[in-house]
Amino acid sequence: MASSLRLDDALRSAAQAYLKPPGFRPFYGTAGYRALAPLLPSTVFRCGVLMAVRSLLLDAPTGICITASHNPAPDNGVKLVEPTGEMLTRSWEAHADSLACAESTEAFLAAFAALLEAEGIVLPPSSSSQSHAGVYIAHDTRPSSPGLAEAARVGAAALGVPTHDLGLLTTPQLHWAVARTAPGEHFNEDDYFAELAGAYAALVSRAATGGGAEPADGGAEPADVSVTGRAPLPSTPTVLHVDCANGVGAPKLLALADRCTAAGLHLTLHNTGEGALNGRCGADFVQKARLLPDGLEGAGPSYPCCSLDGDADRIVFFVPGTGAGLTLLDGDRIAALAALLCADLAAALPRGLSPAIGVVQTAYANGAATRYLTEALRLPVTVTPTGVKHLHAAAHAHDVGIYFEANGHGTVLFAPAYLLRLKEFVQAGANADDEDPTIARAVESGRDLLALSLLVNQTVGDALSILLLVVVALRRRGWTLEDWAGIYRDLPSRQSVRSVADRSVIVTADAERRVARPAALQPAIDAAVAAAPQGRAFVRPSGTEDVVRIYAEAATQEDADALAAEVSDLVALHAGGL
Ligand SMILES: CC(=O)N[C@H]1[C@@H](OP(=O)(O)O)O[C@H](CO)[C@@H](O)[C@@H]1O
Ligand SMILES: [Mg+2]
Repeated sequence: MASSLRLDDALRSAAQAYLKPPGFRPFYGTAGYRALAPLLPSTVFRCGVLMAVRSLLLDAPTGICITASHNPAPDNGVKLVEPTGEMLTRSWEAHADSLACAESTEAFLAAFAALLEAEGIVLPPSSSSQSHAGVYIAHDTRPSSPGLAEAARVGAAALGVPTHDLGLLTTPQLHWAVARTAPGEHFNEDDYFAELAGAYAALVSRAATGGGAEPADGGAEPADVSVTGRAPLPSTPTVLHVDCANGVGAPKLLALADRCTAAGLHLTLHNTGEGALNGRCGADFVQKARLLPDGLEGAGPSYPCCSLDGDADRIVFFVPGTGAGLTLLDGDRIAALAALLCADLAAALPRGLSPAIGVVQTAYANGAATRYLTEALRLPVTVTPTGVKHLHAAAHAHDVGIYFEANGHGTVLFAPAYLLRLKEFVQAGANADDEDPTIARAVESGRDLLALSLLVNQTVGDALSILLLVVVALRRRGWTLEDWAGIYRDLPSRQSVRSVADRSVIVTADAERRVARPAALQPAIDAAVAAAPQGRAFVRPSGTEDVVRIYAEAATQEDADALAAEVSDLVALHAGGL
């Protein structure tokens, strides 16, 4: 009793230093909280409290990453991580909102008590000396991030839960750290780099000795990792210009690429922090505007390029071309390439070990991509609402679940039970020391798939992992980016946004493909779509920005543009356009 009173006092006095701005109503959106940074200290402090409670309940460390990802530099945000390294479980999003939105300190304490009651939690824990509770905290490069990380620390510390400040990390590194750091150990960033680099080296070296096509550059050579200004290198898939969005991906990719020296990875990094974070650069800009990012004007028309976003959990590839536009290789195409790679690697496995592969997309996936996956590759495709929390959950249904949003956010998930079977098979093969070339090839395939499960961050989409996956896949097939672009032709599409007075008036259904409310909007969209050859369009309120998003595709770019413009006007008409 006495200690729970002390805890209440500690929480009250800590909360007094983090008062919520009056009228600010944060809500847990597509990927946590985002807003202008000065609004956020109370929200982040309360997230610190929430994740400390979650950690005490599960008796395992949780994580908090301070980032607003692809948003402009003045914004910030917070992403919350389960002990498994996955995103905060959906059922706790409402708890997060009830803490974050409490108007006063007393209201916050009442919301906190209600959370404990609802989850049947008694604080403080009975055996705290044995506790594995803790909160790992990391942040991106925004100037506001260290201050917000401190708010998270104070929140967790108010409950007596130890915090571990991991400093500057990409979002996926923090997820990886939470999942992979054993109780009582400290996260060592080198372990992360070593795991990715080791898996990459294994996959490209085996490619050179038989598992697939010869690497396009002829095999291992010294790496050339440089920043803006290096002379261009020959155009092979292992030579990439990387737009780092002026974010945290730049130093981290530099460190990773340095470890890929022996495996012949040549990266030329641009937008490494000299300009504005996500300012006319980065994965979101390139994917939505379809324009060359600032800083890459010097890249030749046929150079392979890619762009990370501000917290390096997304990546898209592109070839600049000669005109204003570029050839974009987006998340849909990464999913297709990942599926081809998995099928290539699994081809030599015995039938019983062949993985059931499935792909998860959102409504933003290009219709041509979905057709390629279902018709050419004959893979099952599931569609979920926007936000990787939805895709990630659906991908768990497969032995190998490949999920990507069109914007390049995604990963390849291996089911733990399938990995176990693979490991047993590889182990048995190694022990048997079999000379039979069919069995030797099968064992090598098993090893490759195991290496792929290490190369690809299993907790969340990771631009660094996916960069290496794409290079591995292209090298094994001996493909250029143009070869990859040729597997199907995208239907012309257009994305736009519209401001309305209150975007929450739009309620969607059927994985966001239809509008349920306002009632008159969907019939109007249907009529516009029916008039456009091969037309498809949908609208939804953004979960990260105060806008309604509009997507349209059609047989020609003009038709897609016209359909998007018409649907945008319908949104304004029926949903209170400004
Ligand atoms: C169309 C689009 O790209 N939407 C993005 C964007 O969400 P919105 O809810 O659409 O704002 O940010 C999310 C978080 O990064 C990402 O998961 C999602 O795909
Ligand atoms: Mg991001």
